[in-house]
Amino acid sequence: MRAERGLCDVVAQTGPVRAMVLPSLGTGDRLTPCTGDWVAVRPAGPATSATVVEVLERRTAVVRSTSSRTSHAQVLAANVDTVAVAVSLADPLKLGRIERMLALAWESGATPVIVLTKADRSTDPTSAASEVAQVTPGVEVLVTSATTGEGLDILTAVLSGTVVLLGPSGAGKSTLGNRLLGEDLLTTGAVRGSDGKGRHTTAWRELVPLPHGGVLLDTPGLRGVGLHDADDGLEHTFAEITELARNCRFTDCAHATEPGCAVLAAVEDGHLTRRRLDSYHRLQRENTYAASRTDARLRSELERPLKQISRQVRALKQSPHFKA
Ligand SMILES: Nc1nc2c(ncn2[C@@H]2O[C@H](COP(=O)(O)OP(=O)(O)OP(=O)(O)O)[C@@H](O)[C@H]2O)c(=O)[nH]1
Ligand SMILES: [Zn+2]
Repeated sequence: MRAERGLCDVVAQTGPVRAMVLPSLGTGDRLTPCTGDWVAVRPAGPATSATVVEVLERRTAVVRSTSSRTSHAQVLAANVDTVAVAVSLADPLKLGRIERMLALAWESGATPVIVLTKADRSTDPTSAASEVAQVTPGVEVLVTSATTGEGLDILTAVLSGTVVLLGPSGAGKSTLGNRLLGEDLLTTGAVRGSDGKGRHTTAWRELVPLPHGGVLLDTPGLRGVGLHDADDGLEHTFAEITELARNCRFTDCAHATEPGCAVLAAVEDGHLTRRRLDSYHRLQRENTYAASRTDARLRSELERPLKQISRQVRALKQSPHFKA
């Protein structure tokens, strides 16, 4: 239900359990339990305490790239079914940010849905929704307001299984979550008057059961979401570009200057906006860069053992038993 610095709140068949994570589990992203994980625990002393001995394989995982040196990928949530991307209508729409969040959401393997919040603060929520829908092909876009209750019934109907709310601080995730829960379980905070930014009031990620079934995971506002190994996510996010690219002359067309590029042709004839293609290129570049960084890290981690092996092979070849 919650994982934090080596301690997890786990629900076992016997009830809630506080579980320590074995240091021997290691620190890799797959080895460190996160909220939503299924774990194997071993009882330790009193009935309510245990030790996490294993993190089971994840069905889906919301992963973002971080700039920290120790871990390049951070799992924000595991085994979620629906990723609800919260976008506030109180602020001007940032389409690039929505596309970025959506790539992350698709890449997780879960079903994304766009939840436009604070409709009461927008003069024209309907046209905002259609503007967003144009850059989110295949994704449901819902207009909601926690204040007036608009759209909450549809939202409840759309959300299923384990739901994670993702979005920047102040987007209204916790407020919306509380409406869905029917009580104020999640901490909310007023946005700063000076710049309209949120204050990062949600500190941890915790699963809370929803009254109509399923569980909700409120996440702290994301300051930055870097893409990590998100090829699939980008393909889905830019579905119409993926589709157009099938008709490019070259199969490895980068849609930059190539002759016979169907994507560039679509920009020329107005079927695709330049902004959309630019955004696609920007996110692709970032994704490739993140992937090459991961490659470099893997290479440097493998270097030492590989050198050791080749030293041993050399020694072995020199040994008198080698020919025999
Ligand atoms: N007018 C209006 N304000 C809202 C609505 N939903 C949330 N707010 C306000 O927006 C502010 C931020 O809401 P939160 O729910 O704390 O935002 P959050 O996304 O959870 O923020 P973090 O926990 O920091 O990530 C609060 O002052 C809320 O009262 C809404 O539907 N309409
Ligand atoms: Zn092309």
